Amino acid sequence: MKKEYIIYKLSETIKSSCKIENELFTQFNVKRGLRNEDGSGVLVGLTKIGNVVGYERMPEGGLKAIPGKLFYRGLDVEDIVHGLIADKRFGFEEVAYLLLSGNLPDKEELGAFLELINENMPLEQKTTMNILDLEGQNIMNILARSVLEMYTFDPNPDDTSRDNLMRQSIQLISKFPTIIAYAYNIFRHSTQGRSLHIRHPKENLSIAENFLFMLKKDYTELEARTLDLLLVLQAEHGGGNNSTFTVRVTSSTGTDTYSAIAAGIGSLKGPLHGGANLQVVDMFNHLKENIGDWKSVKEIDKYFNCMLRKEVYDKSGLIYGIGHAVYTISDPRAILLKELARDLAKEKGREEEFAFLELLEDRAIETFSNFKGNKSGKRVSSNVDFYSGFVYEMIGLPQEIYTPLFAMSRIVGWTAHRIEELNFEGKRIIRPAYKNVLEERPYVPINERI
Ligand SMILES: CC(=O)SCCNC(=O)CCNC(=O)[C@H](O)C(C)(C)COP(=O)(O)OP(=O)(O)OC[C@H]1O[C@@H](n2cnc3c(N)ncnc32)[C@H](O)[C@@H]1OP(=O)(O)O
Ligand SMILES: O=C([O-])CC(=O)C(=O)O
Repeated sequence: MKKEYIIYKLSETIKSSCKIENELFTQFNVKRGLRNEDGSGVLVGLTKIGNVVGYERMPEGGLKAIPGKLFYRGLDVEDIVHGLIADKRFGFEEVAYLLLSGNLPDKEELGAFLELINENMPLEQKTTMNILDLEGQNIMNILARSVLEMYTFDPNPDDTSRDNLMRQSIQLISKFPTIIAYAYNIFRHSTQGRSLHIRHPKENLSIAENFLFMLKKDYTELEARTLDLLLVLQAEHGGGNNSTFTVRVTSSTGTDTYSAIAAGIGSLKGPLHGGANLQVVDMFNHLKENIGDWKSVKEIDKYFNCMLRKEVYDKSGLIYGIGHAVYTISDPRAILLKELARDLAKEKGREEEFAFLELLEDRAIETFSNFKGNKSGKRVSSNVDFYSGFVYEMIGLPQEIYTPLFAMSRIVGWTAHRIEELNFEGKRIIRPAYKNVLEERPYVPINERI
């Protein structure tokens, strides 16, 4: 048998060997996607880090959808963002301090923390050379590989004591911007023939400023402040989001920090999770080309219906940037990002595109609800990824780094959750169960197989 054919043959067998009938989930009371019948997530842990609120439990049973709220260590993210805007301050480092420690820093603590971050931003020479070697590959994959490589430079990589976990967390938060900026510049050099710049991070700059400096040298105050707010908004989302849960699951085995974080990066890359920010921009560009009248509700609705019927665009049946496992009425981050996008669009003369995106948001929600009818009772709103790509684009950032930027922010939540996972008294390896639904059968010797 030809080697190429065996792949085809094996792939064909999957059609039946991987088929699991939907009814079996109900029959065995299995929570598909770790979700209860009402769509809420199955409770699998306790945390004191982030709180994602999308509904209330009614005393008589059932859920009541409410406008979404997000809390970092008990503080409302909207208050944090508005406080930072009012003070005209960079806030991502402060949020990292809050999420890692549980408390906001005072001025002295923040100063020392900023110094520590700055000191840890440069990469090992070998890591830079290895990123150079990986020219042009997906930046999320380069990030994961560079993180795994950090293990080899760490004098104490497997030590899971609190001090060591904190040291590793701060190093990861500090080095992500450098890895991403270098990886992009090398990508740009090898795919677009642009000059290659490897800029050393500067002292006394915030993470957002230093990232923009390493990426493109010149940037405006507005660009740096906008990036900082995006980093603040994506830093944490409870223990149940797929990438954080992945980090918690891997951490529960006692594995090293770099292995757990690399797993989280792999999860975030997916188009249903952090990778959706890239998908939204791709979908937006597609809609700009395929919808003639950007103000026509009728034309937009018709196109979205075709998308939901898997007839056009990527034929997945999905409208990206819409829907969320917890939020139903609104994602508070999407509301804040929409305001940011509106202001930036005004400043950059891109109001027509913003108006189109806003109308798409409205029509996607409405079309989805009409398409599903009352069958599932599922309500959707836009999520954090709906406006983030448009904002990144307006501040001159390239598409290849949209999902890596999400990781550059979420590394804070991942490390905070890893520390929590390894430091509570009743901790256990996370090990749920799968019900096997295949009957047992006798072993057949190779000569008797037909
Ligand atoms: C940072 C983040 O991760 S935010 C999320 C980013 N992801 C996206 O924007 C991708 C598009 N959205 C989605 O795929 C989903 O809404 C998710 C994965 C985010 C959340 O999904 P859930 O809340 O679990 O929705 P659930 O899986 O219960 O789906 C309910 C039904 O609505 C459908 N649905 C949910 N969202 C969408 C969507 N955006 N477009 C089309 N259909 C959708 C599902 O396909 C499912 O249909 P089915 O019952 O016929 O199988
Ligand atoms: O909570 C989720 O499932 C996804 C999400 O919005 C995030 O991780 O920011």
